[in-house]
Amino acid sequence: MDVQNVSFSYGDRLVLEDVNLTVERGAFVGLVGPNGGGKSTLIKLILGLLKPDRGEIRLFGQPLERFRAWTKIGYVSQKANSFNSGFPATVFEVVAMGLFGKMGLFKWMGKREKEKVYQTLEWVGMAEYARQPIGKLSGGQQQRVFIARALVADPELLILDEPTVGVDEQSVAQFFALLASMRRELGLTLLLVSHDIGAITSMVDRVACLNKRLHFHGDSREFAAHRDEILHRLYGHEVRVLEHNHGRAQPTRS
Ligand SMILES: Nc1ncnc2c1ncn2[C@@H]1O[C@H](COP(=O)(O)OP(=O)(O)OP(=O)(O)O)[C@@H](O)[C@H]1O
Repeated sequence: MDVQNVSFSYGDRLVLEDVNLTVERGAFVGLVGPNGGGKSTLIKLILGLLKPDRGEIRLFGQPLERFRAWTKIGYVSQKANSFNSGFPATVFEVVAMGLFGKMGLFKWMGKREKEKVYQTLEWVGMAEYARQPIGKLSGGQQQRVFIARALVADPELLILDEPTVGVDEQSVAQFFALLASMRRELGLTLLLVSHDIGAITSMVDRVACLNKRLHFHGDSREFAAHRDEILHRLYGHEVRVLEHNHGRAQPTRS
């Protein structure tokens, strides 16, 4: 995936300015930045939901306008784990929705597709919940189901927008373990948007810091070595990174 010299405004409000970001196949890239820094906007541009004012985006080598292989991309949105308890779909149905792109909306599901749904649920440790209503699960469990939905069509690139917001700490730790095994066993390319800078540096191999412009993009070890200076540039004030006992960290104003 390649973002080249991309700028974007909502009306006359410039949100992204001359952004360049390359994600190599098999990489795990963490995209961090302050609220309103343009992370979700960049993801929407990559998914073709918005059109850049300037610059070009290429997916799997193809310009976005000509790209059609959307099943190669899995996406878990920010609000994925906030279904209310009355939402009328089972875990199985939610994951099956992830196959519609491949099957066409009106085809009946065959045995193969059903097996694929169960296999993917097993993969994320949620098979035993298949018949339960999605709204009855905890935030962490719902998040696993939405990852299964994104994975069921065998994507090559998985984009996760703030996937740990509203999820309890234990589930966050399990979630990062799941990401690591997905990457190892499925060979996925991962782009993870997160505020959790401590987790980012320990999990990903590249870090991209966005606040309208891309203030840093490089190796996570290089990021860790210059973290305070980069975060100062990114947030425009002193940032204290709180280390939790499980090694994750959050930026706060000091
Ligand atoms: N549809 C929209 N119309 C107008 N302005 C928007 C729209 N969506 C976002 N913005 C503004 O664009 C800026 C960037 O928003 P964006 O959601 O991309 O940032 P973000 O880095 O993802 O923030 P957060 O971490 O809070 O999700 C913000 O100032 C936001 O208020």
